[in-house]
Amino acid sequence: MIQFDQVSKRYPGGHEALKSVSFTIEPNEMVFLTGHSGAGKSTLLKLMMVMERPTQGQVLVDGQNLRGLPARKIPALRRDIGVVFQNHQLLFDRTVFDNIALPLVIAGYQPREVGRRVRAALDKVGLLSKEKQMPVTLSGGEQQRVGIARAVVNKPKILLADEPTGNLDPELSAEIMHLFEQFNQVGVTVLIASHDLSLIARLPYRMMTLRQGEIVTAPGGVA
Ligand SMILES: Nc1ncnc2c1ncn2[C@@H]1O[C@H](COP(=O)(O)OP(=O)(O)OP(=O)(O)O)[C@@H](O)[C@H]1O
Repeated sequence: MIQFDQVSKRYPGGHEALKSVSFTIEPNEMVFLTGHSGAGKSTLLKLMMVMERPTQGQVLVDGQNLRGLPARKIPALRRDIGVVFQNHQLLFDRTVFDNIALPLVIAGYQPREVGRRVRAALDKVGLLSKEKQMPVTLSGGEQQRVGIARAVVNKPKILLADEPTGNLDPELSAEIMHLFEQFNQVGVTVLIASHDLSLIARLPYRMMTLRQGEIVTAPGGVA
């Protein structure tokens, strides 16, 4: 589902954020990506979304080689990939409903279909009763659930998360991980970048570790 083939990324200014990184993530796998701050985790996720381009090597997502992917095809690729950020990136002047509806409105869905899908996503994250609230009235864990609902509302094949439990206490973090597991159980391929070793070491999924831009461990997969 996701394949990196000797991918290197050098930023303007010369910093080499990824060095010849190769790995494969199978369809319907759930994988954790760990590594110190600055190890290259966010860069790796950005390459999958074509928010950055590799300096060398190639990235394949769902059978598409992203090298030379024309700009007009990037929105369709991004609809196949849901993304969850640590700081939620919610719009604080819109309701919970409107935040989750945004990707569907952009994609041109009819209002009736938008309502149906937004409520299905809210139901999955356990926030059906909060659709009219403003994000500021929600707890940190609830805001993160809104971010997850927005990421899955387009029914993506792939879910990427960048430090999704960064600001949450251990109990809420475990709940958020459980939500990701539930999406994985219904067929979504999940990749989660996380520092939270105490949480992810307890879970039965492959862990890939980046150190200074290089993959140092990928048990069960390609090192
Ligand atoms: N746009 C950019 N221009 C120049 N250097 C960058 C850019 N983005 C990231 N870097 C550098 O590349 C390296 C890897 O950054 P990246 O954000 O991928 O790390 P990370 O593992 O996600 O770190 P963190 O856990 O702190 O978010 C860092 O040294 C960073 O300063």
